[in-house]
Amino acid sequence: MADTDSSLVDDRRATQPEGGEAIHRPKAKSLKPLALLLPYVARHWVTVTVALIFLVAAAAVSLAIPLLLGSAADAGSAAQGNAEELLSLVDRAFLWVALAAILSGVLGAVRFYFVSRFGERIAADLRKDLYAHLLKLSPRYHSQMRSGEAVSRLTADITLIETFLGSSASLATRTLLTTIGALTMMLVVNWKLGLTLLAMLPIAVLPVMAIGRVIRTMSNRAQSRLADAGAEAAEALDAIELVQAYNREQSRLGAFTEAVEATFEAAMRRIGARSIMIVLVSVLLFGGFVGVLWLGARAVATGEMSFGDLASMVLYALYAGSGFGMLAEVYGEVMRAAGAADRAAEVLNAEPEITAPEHPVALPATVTGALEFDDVTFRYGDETVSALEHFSLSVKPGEFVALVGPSGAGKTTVFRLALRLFDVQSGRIVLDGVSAMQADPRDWRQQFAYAPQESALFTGTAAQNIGFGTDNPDEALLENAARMAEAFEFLAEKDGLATDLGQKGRSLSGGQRQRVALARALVRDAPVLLLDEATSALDSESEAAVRRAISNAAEGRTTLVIAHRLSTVRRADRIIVMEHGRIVEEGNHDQLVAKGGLYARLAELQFAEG
Ligand SMILES: Nc1ncnc2c1ncn2[C@@H]1O[C@H](COP(=O)(O)OP(=O)(O)OP(=O)(O)O)[C@@H](O)[C@H]1O
Repeated sequence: MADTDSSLVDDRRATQPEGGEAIHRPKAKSLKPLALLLPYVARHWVTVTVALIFLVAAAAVSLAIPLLLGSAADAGSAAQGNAEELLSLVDRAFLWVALAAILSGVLGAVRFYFVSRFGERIAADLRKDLYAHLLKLSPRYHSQMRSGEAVSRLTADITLIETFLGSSASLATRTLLTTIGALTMMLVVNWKLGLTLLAMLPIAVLPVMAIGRVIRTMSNRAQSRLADAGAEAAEALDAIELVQAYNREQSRLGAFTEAVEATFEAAMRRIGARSIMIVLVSVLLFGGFVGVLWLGARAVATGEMSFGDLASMVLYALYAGSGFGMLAEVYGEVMRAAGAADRAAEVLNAEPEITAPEHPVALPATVTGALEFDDVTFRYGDETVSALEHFSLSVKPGEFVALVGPSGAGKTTVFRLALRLFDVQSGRIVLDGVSAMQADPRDWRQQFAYAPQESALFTGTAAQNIGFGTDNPDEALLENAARMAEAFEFLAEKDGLATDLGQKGRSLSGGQRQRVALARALVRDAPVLLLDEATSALDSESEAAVRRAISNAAEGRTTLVIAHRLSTVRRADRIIVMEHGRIVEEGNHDQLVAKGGLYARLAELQFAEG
């Protein structure tokens, strides 16, 4: 019984959006997207079947309770005046009621266990699949997705689906069963009174549903303002150093306060509507209740109905009334879950752009590192201007090549294409005779070690960061890489390889981060090293350390460096000067300076000795 009578008396579910559901995600227009969940549901059919059996059993038992109570109440008239018999009849009848109530509780608990477990299991499976797929999708896909959206799909959307499967779906089925059951039982107990009540039902239900809709709209509005406030806070806190350095605390607080106050206003409007709802529900509930009692009492008075039947009728009316209220609530949650499933499906159905060909060509067992760009032209997405235009470059095994050029010349793009993070529109990239398009991307990328300029480090220890590119990093390997990258000494001053680098490696200096990133690249021991040198100026000691680290790293492998330092371009076997996606000059430092072209101008302005 506890299942069905909670919604109108206690408005727990209805008020849930205030606290429990701090998620604002658009709803779907139909239930179709929920089909995504079918294969997952099918995978756990045993749990589903057990949950369904207990769901139906619990509903049936709870529906029997009013009937049993009614017969308990009528026990008096059945005994026909014999006091002792009367007492034992009453005792027996109430014992049945008590047993049914206990059974209903036990069945309800078992149902709750299986249904919740089912919801949690599917949410976990779905989250894993979604994340695995997100990791496979190309950078192009991710750059088109709004920042934070992928994470919301993993967290907020799956939480909505979890609530749907682990609670709303079962609540909806259960409520539907008990409501239909209660209405049927009312007709069975007394069809006349039952029909009268059924006819009056829309008068009670429709206004409640209408106000419910208003409340949901208001609550969505409040949630979206809250999301604005959250985004504002996240952005400001992420750039806390900048905010404080520019004394912008007050102005950022202002933006947050505005969003919070707007949330408050929206919440107040919703609370107002909700107050009206409470009045309406109370009036309708008690009105209906009194109405049933009144009509029932008249029927009892005229002998059309027993007192016990009246008691059953009143309880069934309560079931039905609360059932309708609950269904209106659950409807919103179901549509929201459908919206979430739609967004999850959008990710799951996106095809990864970079895939292995049907019959990939294997790279040689020992790759020498001969890398060639053969007339490569590449455009990002819908851009009209090519980032690389007829770009041809042949790098010999072991050669050290520096790429230089003004900002936006296409240097980083060369790296991205070499790593096959994007596919070229025309031309080929060839490593040791195998073209990138013919190889399995995993096999291809295994041949490269990459150290990006923004040395992206992960929260964790130095060992975890340096060992990022390998599955089983052993200590000696990591230490060796750290030594070659000139990272060992400063780490030794802290906790060695166990040093905690802080969130995203923020507890290191710029030069130190760069050297840890270089150590990470060296652990891979790949034939080609792609290194994007940091632009930030380092003190001469760090500069020297980084220079030695790069020299060590380049030893014995093909190295391409996007160079920003004179020491690096001087060390290079060849300098490639790029502008507007093309190679405009090439040679060594002295030759290019003597030429007096773009490089000479860049060298004068850009390459400062550290
Ligand atoms: N993800 C992207 N989507 C669209 N255009 C891009 C993208 N990344 C780069 N571009 C464009 O491609 C061109 C080449 O960019 P690239 O990053 O390769 O230049 P770069 O030489 O590395 O510049 P910098 O020295 O400033 O890092 C630029 O015009 C840039 O605006």
